[in-house]
Amino acid sequence: MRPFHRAPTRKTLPMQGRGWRSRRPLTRFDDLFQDHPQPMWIYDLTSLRFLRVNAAACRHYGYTQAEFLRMTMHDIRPPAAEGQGTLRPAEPSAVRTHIRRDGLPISVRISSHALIYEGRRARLVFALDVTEQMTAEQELKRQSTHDALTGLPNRNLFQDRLEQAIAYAVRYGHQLWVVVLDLDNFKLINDTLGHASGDTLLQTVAARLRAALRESETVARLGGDEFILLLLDQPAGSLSHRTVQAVLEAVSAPMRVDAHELALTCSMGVATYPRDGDSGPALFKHADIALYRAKDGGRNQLQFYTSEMNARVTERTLIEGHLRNALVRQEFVLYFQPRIDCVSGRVVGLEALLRWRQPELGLVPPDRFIGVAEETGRIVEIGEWVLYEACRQVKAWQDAGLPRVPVAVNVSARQFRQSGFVQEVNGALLASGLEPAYLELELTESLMMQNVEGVVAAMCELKESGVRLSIDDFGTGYSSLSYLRRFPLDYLKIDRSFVRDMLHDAPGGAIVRSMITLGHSLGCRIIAEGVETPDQLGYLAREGCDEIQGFLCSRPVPVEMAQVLLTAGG
Ligand SMILES: Nc1nc2c(ncn2[C@@H]2O[C@@H]3COP(=O)(O)O[C@H]4[C@@H](O)[C@H](n5cnc6c(=O)[nH]c(N)nc65)O[C@@H]4COP(=O)(O)O[C@H]3[C@H]2O)c(=O)[nH]1
Repeated sequence: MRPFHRAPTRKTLPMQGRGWRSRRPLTRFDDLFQDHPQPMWIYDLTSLRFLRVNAAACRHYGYTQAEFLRMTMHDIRPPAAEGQGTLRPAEPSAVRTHIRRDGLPISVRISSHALIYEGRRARLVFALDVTEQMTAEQELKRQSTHDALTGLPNRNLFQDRLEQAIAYAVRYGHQLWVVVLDLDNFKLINDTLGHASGDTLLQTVAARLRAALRESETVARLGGDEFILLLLDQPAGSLSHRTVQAVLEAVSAPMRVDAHELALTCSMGVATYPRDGDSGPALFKHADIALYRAKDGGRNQLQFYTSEMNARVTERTLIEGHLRNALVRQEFVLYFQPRIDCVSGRVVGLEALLRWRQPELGLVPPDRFIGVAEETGRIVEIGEWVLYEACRQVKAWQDAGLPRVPVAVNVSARQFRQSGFVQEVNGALLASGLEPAYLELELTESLMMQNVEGVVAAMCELKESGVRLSIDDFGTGYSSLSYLRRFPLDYLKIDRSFVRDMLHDAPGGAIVRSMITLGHSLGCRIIAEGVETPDQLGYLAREGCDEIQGFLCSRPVPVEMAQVLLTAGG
């Protein structure tokens, strides 16, 4: 083997530093070079030709010594990595991409030293293959910025991109749009079809959303069924109908998951830069508020943020704060509204309706706080109080010799799904001494349509203990007939929106008539809610409705008044 340098001098062979100062035979260096486990080579700085290559380099790159010596550095470096065709010596410890003989790119950490080799200006190169390490680092980086299930950017990366987009928009006076998107009823699908199907569905939606947007725009997954979009440069300076349509179609186009054909809908909240905020967090927050409003307004819709929405959120936060101590401070009271038999005109039942006397807010109607209590889960303890208090009050009236009529209590979905709800009901009956037949539980149609099997089982258990059951707001929850037959119901309450409209046109009247017929065929007594006029009462009585409830007879009243009504009309 040729020695490295026929007449080595300190000046011309820089690498002969420490080890070679003793001028030991150069063959020792040859051996070291040749047998070194790390790929090494020397190349000519002018022609870039390989002048020497060690065995490790041959093994690693897949060329023979002879082949290598016919090649230049250009042959192992991809053109893209060489910039404008110039091949600069690597900086100390630079990571470069090299191509092996089999075409595989590898990442190598290069260190190189200038030297004179056989009279030519050359470089001695050490190459350490760091492909695995780089792949692992890239994967780690990807994981910290991307969502594992869908491969979309995650919240962190979205925030980065949003900040960049805002900086750009500030500079060029552009607008941009942040859209938070939530799939409607995803939880229901996930619970019904299983998590694997839920995952497939999320992946499909993610891919479709990505395809619906331009390359420069971002769609990220925030978690669960929530996605966020960053839309740029819309034509005419407003969010284009085409973009919205494309997003909607991405979600709503039918998809097959396992054997099921699904059609989804989504709710979206939009915040616009600069109108709704000039920072990432502000746009995020306001798009979220708008989304909340879209869901609150019945889902399957898009809402733009407005400053009034903020007022609602402030009110909600206020309610939530006060609600925390309401039970302990004994701020709740029950009002009662009588139900009247259409034939006898007598009071045949009472509905317990919750009222909240909040020292700062005054008398807060349930519509303002039940929703918040549902969301925060506080409805469970509030509902329990209502149940105990209603049973206690009715039993007290019975003990005082007043007419014995049942009391109806509203049950929220969250309360009903709480494990131990049946025991809670039995506990309230036991504690008050009220016979089960005098307690009615009002369940909403939407509650009953979720997890039908579980609901039917719990209802049967309640029925066995003697409690009566009714379906509230009937007609508003799209329940199918086949389901209705399975619920052990005693009463069906026609929602007041139907009663309001029934005398306005023929279809309105026909709907109520068919509800009465349907309810009777299921073996239920029919109660019409929201009866306000004698004409409405007349129509309902003629159509065979059993009981009415509404302002015509009485508004919901406090305990003392309810006692008077009961005494007079029972
Ligand atoms: N326009 C009109 N309205 C009439 C008429 N007659 C009765 N109403 C109102 O209709 C609502 C009937 O109760 P709901 O449908 O169960 O609707 C209830 C129920 O869903 C919920 N709620 C009330 N108390 C409770 C409770 O203790 N627990 C739960 N979970 N929800 C409750 O809040 C809702 C609203 O309760 P309220 O404000 O007391 O409103 C009551 C009542 O005041 C009428 O002729 N015309």
